[in-house]
Amino acid sequence: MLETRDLTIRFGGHTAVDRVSCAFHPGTLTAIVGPNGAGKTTYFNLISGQLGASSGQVLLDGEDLTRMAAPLRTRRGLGRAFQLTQLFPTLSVLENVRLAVQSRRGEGLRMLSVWLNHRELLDEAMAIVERVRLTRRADAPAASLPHGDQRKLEVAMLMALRPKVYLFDEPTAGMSVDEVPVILDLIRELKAAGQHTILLVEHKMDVVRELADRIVVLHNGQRVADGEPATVIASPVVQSAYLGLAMPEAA
Ligand SMILES: Nc1ncnc2c1ncn2[C@@H]1O[C@H](COP(=O)(O)OP(=O)(O)OP(=O)(O)O)[C@@H](O)[C@H]1O
Repeated sequence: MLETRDLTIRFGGHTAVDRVSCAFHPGTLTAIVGPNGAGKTTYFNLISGQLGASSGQVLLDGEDLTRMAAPLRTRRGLGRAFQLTQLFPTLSVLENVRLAVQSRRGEGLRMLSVWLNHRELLDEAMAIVERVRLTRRADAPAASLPHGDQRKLEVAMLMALRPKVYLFDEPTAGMSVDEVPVILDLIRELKAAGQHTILLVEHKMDVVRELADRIVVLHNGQRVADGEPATVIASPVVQSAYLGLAMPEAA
């Protein structure tokens, strides 16, 4: 179980995440929604360790990760989608995924282990590349991929780490309409597997409605609503103050 307790970060005088306490259970998908600037991405950054909390705690299965650096949190099972800047742009899709598999196995980037286990690592990487439907692009340099395929590669690398917790921050942003279903299918598959805790920041309310078991609404860094999707979406406070104004895609 992932838990945040009174998690808070202040930037100067501004409290971007304000005493957010939430528990997230394996097998569930929680959508984090709220207007622009509500603190959603900052909340993710605090969970994954990209930002250090001003106060409060992040716990995974009871272990306090609050003071742990991001790479260690990744090792503990907190999976944040890679950004393109973390990929090797000139290496192929397959090689990038292979390196993520290798880092999970704790073999680092040592050349000896690269050669010893090369075949096995490549096979696992290829299976993931196939799952994200990038087979035809397996040999293409990461930097050459169109935007939608880059997002798929980010998900592939995340899957290669086999995290307990998946943090998806607008995974379909900037994707064309025909590319969106692939990413959503992948998230659906992860959810159906039943053992992962999935958090999703998403502006598209139709996606949220379909995928989420629960919605947490942030506003001004605070958790202002939390519950089963139909109830949260229908609540007058969310309709008028948050979703209606801030989420033009809301149906
Ligand atoms: N490193 C930083 N330094 C100063 N202020 C920051 C920093 N990161 C975030 N903020 C501020 O914290 C607030 C929350 O930002 P955040 O990006 O988390 O919002 P969000 O809900 O993800 O918004 P969006 O939907 O637009 O992505 C904003 O007011 C933002 O300007």
